[in-house]
Amino acid sequence: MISLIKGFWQKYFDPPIYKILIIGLDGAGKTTLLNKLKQLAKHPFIQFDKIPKTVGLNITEIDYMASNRSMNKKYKVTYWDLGGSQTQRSIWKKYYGECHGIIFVVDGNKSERWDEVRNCFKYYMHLIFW
Ligand SMILES: Nc1nc2c(ncn2[C@@H]2O[C@H](COP(=O)(O)OP(=O)(O)OP(=O)(O)O)[C@@H](O)[C@H]2O)c(=O)[nH]1
Ligand SMILES: [Mg+2]
Repeated sequence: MISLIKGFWQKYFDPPIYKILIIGLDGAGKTTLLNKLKQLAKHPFIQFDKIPKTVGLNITEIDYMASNRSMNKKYKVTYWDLGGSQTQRSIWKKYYGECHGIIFVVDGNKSERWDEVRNCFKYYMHLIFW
């Protein structure tokens, strides 16, 4: 009974949580982007030149307030920043089913990797639908 009430309470009164996956090639800037989002939300963040390569994943939850003319509504976003090295890409698909959205980060300065980006994007986006 208690868990039923708790479930009801969470459904109707707790802020909704949206899960966002951050993927892309190694060194594309995924963790840098997440670090920037933390900085903007006034969460603790690390110095931008001290960001280590991601092994596994970084999880960060940030609270937001959606504002429009009629109402203010709180919501949370959980970001999953996954490692982008070739050996780690196979785990990306395990998170597809649970996330509400995907950010695919591309380093626009590395033109020598655009073919790899294209192939990677096609391959891993294809896995969402199949
Ligand atoms: N100049 C510049 N450097 C960036 C930018 N984004 C990332 N970098 C640098 O690129 C390098 C890699 O960035 P990360 O954020 O660690 O890349 P990542 O996509 O998380 O890489 P993995 O964790 O290996 O998958 C770091 O040295 C960053 O400082 C950017 O927008 N501008
Ligand atoms: Mg990273």
